[in-house]
Amino acid sequence: MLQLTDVTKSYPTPQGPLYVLDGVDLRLTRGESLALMGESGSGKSTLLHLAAGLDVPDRGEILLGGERLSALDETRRSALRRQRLGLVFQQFHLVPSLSVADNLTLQARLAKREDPAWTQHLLARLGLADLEGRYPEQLSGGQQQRLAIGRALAARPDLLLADEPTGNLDEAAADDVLALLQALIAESGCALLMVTHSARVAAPLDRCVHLQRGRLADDDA
Ligand SMILES: Nc1ncnc2c1ncn2[C@@H]1O[C@H](COP(=O)(O)OP(=O)(O)OP(=O)(O)O)[C@@H](O)[C@H]1O
Repeated sequence: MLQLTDVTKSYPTPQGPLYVLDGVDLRLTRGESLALMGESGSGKSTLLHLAAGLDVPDRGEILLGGERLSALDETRRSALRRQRLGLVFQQFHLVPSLSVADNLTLQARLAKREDPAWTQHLLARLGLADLEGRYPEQLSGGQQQRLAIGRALAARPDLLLADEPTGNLDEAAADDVLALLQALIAESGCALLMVTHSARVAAPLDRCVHLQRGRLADDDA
């Protein structure tokens, strides 16, 4: 589903290049859920951006659904993103002028993969069915994040990339959102790569890896 081989990424700084990733190998199979942990600044978001094709590595190969990202131009990369990926960030990035229902189906419409039955199912499972005519500012933080997750899953992606998806929520709302996220992932057969600082959040996922000094280490604990 997702394969990174010997991926290296640096950023230019006045003191010379800052190597954030240094020969990272990672493989995520269909339907698998993986937590990506590591200290602040260790490169977790950088890795997620590379996996989404939003940035390019200095060296190494990234395969998404069997396609080599480096072989695609930006137009084809963004088409692949629309078809294959769901993205969820700490900030919800909802469109304020669109209703709950329209925010939810936005990605699916762009990907030309609208599925009204799946949309209704998502709205019900996310507890948003009675709120579909509301606007994002009329929702709680937890409801907004559930909507952002629904939007990411509406086009039935193969892989959901989530960067601290519960970072803005209190513990109770976070637990709620995570349980739903996992249930929906399992229902749809979607793989999950989730960045988190929290071992509690990482625990229910299939596997956990740590980013340390530019390299990945497996966590078998
Ligand atoms: N565009 C950029 N230019 C220069 N340095 C950058 C850039 N983006 C990130 N960095 C640096 O790269 C390192 C890794 O950043 P990244 O955001 O990937 O870490 P992270 O593990 O996601 O951190 P956090 O947990 O705090 O979100 C940091 O030292 C950061 O300052």
